[in-house]
Amino acid sequence: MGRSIFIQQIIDAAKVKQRNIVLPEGSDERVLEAANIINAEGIASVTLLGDEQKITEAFSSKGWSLDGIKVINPETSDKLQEYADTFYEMRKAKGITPEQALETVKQVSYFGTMIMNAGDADGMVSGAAHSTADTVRPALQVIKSAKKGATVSSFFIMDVNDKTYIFSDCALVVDPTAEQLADMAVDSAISAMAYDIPPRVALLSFSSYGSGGKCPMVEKVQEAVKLAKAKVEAEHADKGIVIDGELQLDSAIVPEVASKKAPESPLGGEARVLIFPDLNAANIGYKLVQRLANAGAYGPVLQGLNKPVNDLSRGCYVEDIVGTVALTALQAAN
Ligand SMILES: CC(C)(COP(=O)(O)OP(=O)(O)OC[C@H]1O[C@@H](n2cnc3c(N)ncnc32)[C@H](O)[C@@H]1OP(=O)(O)O)[C@@H](O)C(=O)NCCC(=O)NCCS
Ligand SMILES: CC(=O)OP(=O)(O)O
Repeated sequence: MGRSIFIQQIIDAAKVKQRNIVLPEGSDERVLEAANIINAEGIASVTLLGDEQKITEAFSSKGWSLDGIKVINPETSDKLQEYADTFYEMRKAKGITPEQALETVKQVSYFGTMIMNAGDADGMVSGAAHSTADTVRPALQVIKSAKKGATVSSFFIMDVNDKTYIFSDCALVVDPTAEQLADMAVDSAISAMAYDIPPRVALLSFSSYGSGGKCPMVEKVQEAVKLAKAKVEAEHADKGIVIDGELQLDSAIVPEVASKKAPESPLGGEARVLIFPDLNAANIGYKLVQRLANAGAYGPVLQGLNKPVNDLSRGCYVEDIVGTVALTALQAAN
């Protein structure tokens, strides 16, 4: 599958920024292939973590050049003890010992996060070979929420049938409260705008405008819609964000269906930011679209962190990694 216009534009914009992105999973063949593409096309400057000799051999066996790529082995890095000391200071109140800190930062996801924390890279993309929990936990512990106490959530950029959508939260918050759903909806609208995706947000349910009757699952989404609208009114009134719900998926994205099931919806069946009611629905939903509609799926991109650390699915393709690196480069502060 070739690149879509959307992702090529993101890649072209990333080339201008020339950010340094850490790819901790230098033992994964897809990550190495992606690193080669990113380096050869000049999309970002790459730091790969892993065994230098194995990475060098893998590159030379494919005829790829490692020129321009930095390779660090956490086990032998001269930064290891410094990072362990920093991590110990950050986490000692949680009961960690200096020895545990040293063992922890030897893990590539933690080591990459410590590089970010030290300001020696602009972004990190991991998760091709690690679960989301293993990728995201170091970021939550070390990089932390940009706003103290705020919920970090995630989104996928889904490239399907010449349209680009945001799906949230497909990776992090398992069973969001109405408040968390509302925050996700508003944060996803702001994230959408950063990538020129219209901030037309639908909070999804099995019910459209009360058609599912009185039920706690529906009421949670209805409450989230109220909270999200109030938040937009109070904090982002001038940004053109449209939020509506609760809506079934077809009422959210198919104008003819919206005209029947939710004729008053300001979205008119043209939502581009889809907020799922929980992680079951969201994770299954994005994988269905990716696999059955052959859609591009970039992410999960985290929103609300101090610095960009982003995840991947273990089922990702090389071009998903390349696209997610480009998205990460654009998230990094100027
Ligand atoms: C993200 C996740 C790993 C965090 O949970 P956890 O590992 O149990 O971590 P904890 O609850 O111990 O939290 C670790 C830290 O992160 C913080 N944290 C957890 N979730 C957070 C969130 N959504 N936003 C901000 N901070 C968060 C905690 O407050 C805690 O901070 P502290 O240790 O500095 O006090 C967990 O929510 C999870 O497993 N989510 C589902 C992942 C998944 O399987 N997704 C499907 C495939 S993509
Ligand atoms: C995002 C996601 O579902 O990740 P994984 O497929 O690795 O569980």
